[in-house]
Amino acid sequence: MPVDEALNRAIGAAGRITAAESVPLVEATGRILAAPVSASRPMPPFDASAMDGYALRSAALAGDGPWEIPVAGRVRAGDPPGPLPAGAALRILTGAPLPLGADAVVPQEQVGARGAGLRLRFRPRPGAHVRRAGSDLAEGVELLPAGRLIGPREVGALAAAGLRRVEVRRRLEVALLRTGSELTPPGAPLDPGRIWDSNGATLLSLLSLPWIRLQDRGTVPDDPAELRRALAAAAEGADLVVTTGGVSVGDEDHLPRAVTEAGGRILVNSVAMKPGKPLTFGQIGRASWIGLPGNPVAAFVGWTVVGARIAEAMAGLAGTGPRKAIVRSAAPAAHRPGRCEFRLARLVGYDAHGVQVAELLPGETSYRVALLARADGLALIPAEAGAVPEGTLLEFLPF
Ligand SMILES: Nc1nc2c(c(=O)[nH]1)N[C@H]1C(S)=C(S)[C@@H](COP(=O)(O)OP(=O)(O)OC[C@H]3O[C@@H](n4cnc5c(N)ncnc54)[C@H](O)[C@@H]3O)O[C@H]1N2
Ligand code: MOO
Repeated sequence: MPVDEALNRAIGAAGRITAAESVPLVEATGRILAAPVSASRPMPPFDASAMDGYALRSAALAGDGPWEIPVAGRVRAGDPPGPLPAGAALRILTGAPLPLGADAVVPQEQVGARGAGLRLRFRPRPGAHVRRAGSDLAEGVELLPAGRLIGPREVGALAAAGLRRVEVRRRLEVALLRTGSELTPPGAPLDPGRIWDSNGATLLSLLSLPWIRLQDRGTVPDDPAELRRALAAAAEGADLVVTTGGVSVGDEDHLPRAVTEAGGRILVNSVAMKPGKPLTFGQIGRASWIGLPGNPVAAFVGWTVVGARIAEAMAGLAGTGPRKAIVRSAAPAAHRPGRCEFRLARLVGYDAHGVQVAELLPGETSYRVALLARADGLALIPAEAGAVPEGTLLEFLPF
């Protein structure tokens, strides 16, 4: 199944989180906004000076300048707005409310001092150096939509709109388990024929996100009964179960069967991508299941390209996709039409137009965790493409 079709089918079948909870503003960082937020007041809330200078009424300047104007007082940021005395200017500081009756601010660099007054040579345009109330956002207008990932900029805008707490979606409950009788915890003595479980660490790291609550369900050997039990238990308390290994065609690849025997169903059982072809998607009870291939690069690419999109849709995250860039390939690359290929790539420089140039790393690398750690991103060779000539523009997913 093509990647997009697999994604659509999986996202269509997966559940959606609708429950929300209220959290203090800054703690909402990395969470997902549950409902749109609108400005309850104009932003900024009042007309204010954008400069240190003098507030005056431009229409009160008769004839041609220069004019000499008395300065009748001073307004600072934090002062309440007061009236502008007739025929006078007020000393004003940046952020101070524009006096009632004033319509312009003249920066102090543009006036000459004249005793207790000022000397002005040019007529300021009405509105000069004034930040109008609501000029950033009018009252009642949507500030942020539901589904927005809250980062420092969103937190700042919400604070400026006066919010102390934010309604965010509840976290997506994700249970992670790794399958394979060869797996040993990193650092433990390694018996012959066994390997350290790198997928566990990679995925625990990838899934350490504020909008996810991660349940580490450890490793399970390639035993059908144990896998069935482990899957059913994981699905009990999770929205999404993520597994690695056991989804290909070998004698000890028991997972799809274990899923159906645990009462689940399979919706996608092979995706036209390389690496990651055995990626499997299904449903166990009310939980969705993503079966990532065991090969570490395939598991990483499968999560990055497909798994993360499904999790984001379930969690209610809107408007994020992989951040795509365009790179130029540094050398020709072989490719047969059929599956799209995500090639590990290293950025090596820029061409004459400022486009980044990428060196595609060797293709048969599904087991090469060390190479993965030294790559800068994934270059995409489209499914329908044949061999890729040097200099081809390719989509690039930076890590
Ligand atoms: N005859 C065929 N054999 C294979 C095919 C195929 O189409 N026909 N597909 C290959 C591809 S592509 C992949 S990817 C793998 C995926 O197989 P599984 O998902 O069933 O994964 P396993 O067989 O369990 O493991 C594959 C490989 O990865 C190592 N592994 C597994 N888990 C971990 C872990 N947690 N940390 C580090 N490394 C792990 C495992 O030891 C194997 O070497 O199948 C191909 N075979
Ligand atoms: O699809 Mo398997 O995806 O790498 O080597």
